[in-house]
Amino acid sequence: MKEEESRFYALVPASGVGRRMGLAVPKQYLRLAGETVLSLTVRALHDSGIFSGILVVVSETDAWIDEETFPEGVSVVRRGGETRADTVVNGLETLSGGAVFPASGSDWVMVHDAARPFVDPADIRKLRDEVLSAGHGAILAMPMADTVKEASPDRRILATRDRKSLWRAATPQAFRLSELLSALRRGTEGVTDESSAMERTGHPVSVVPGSTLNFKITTPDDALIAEAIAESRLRKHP
Ligand SMILES: Nc1ccn([C@@H]2O[C@H](COP(=O)(O)OP(=O)(O)OP(=O)(O)O)[C@@H](O)[C@H]2O)c(=O)n1
Ligand SMILES: C[C@](O)(CO)[C@H](O)COP(=O)(O)O
Repeated sequence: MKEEESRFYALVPASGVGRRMGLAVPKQYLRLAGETVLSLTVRALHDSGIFSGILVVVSETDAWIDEETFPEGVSVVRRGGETRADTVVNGLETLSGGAVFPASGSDWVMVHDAARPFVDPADIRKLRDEVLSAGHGAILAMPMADTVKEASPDRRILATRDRKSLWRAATPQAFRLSELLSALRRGTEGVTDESSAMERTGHPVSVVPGSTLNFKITTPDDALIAEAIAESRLRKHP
């Protein structure tokens, strides 16, 4: 872990149940080539070398977290919320309370989904460089690679959208701790990522293009792809 003038903390919301995945365990505990999704995710964050601390937020009733082992500098709190945004608010409150890490409101926090285990540590450093040079928040995102259609509820195509200005929002999403907490405290209704709370309050936010391997494991098909990636990495670096 690194101590610098501008400190960065990672916050990992890991309190979801994985309804769309439909497994007996939440998807953050799915094993890929022998390792849990959560463990791979935390290692990728740790390998970026930029964080003064990594906070994982699990639900109060989590029955799996005690089996996990993490590198130094990683803490876990049982403060999950009803929604992802509620979990993030709880994690930000824990960070600003200062009891787990010596974080201050002007420090940067990168919120990263537990379910995105293949984030590239180099992309995390690129995101860090972007916020430091821009002086405002930014998120990793993927430029839209497909032709995009807008359709009515009965699936009739209404328009073909110009994909040049469209991005798929990913995580990490990096903001100053106090600014993000106040933006989310204004309400979390319909807020599916941190950026939308910041956009709503008028903060500028940039997109930083990142690897498409940083997809979120959401459905059983995603899990098949994730397993293939993890196995192929294990073969390259046993
Ligand atoms: N109340 C919640 C809901 C989600 N998450 C976390 O937010 C990330 C992205 O959310 P999503 O993919 O929606 O995860 P789940 O809520 O688990 O999935 P589903 O919506 O299919 O139930 C995941 O790391 C998940 O654990 C969380 O910390 N707290
Ligand atoms: C934060 C996020 O991963 C950005 O793509 C996403 O919004 C998480 O939740 P979702 O419900 O799967 O959209």
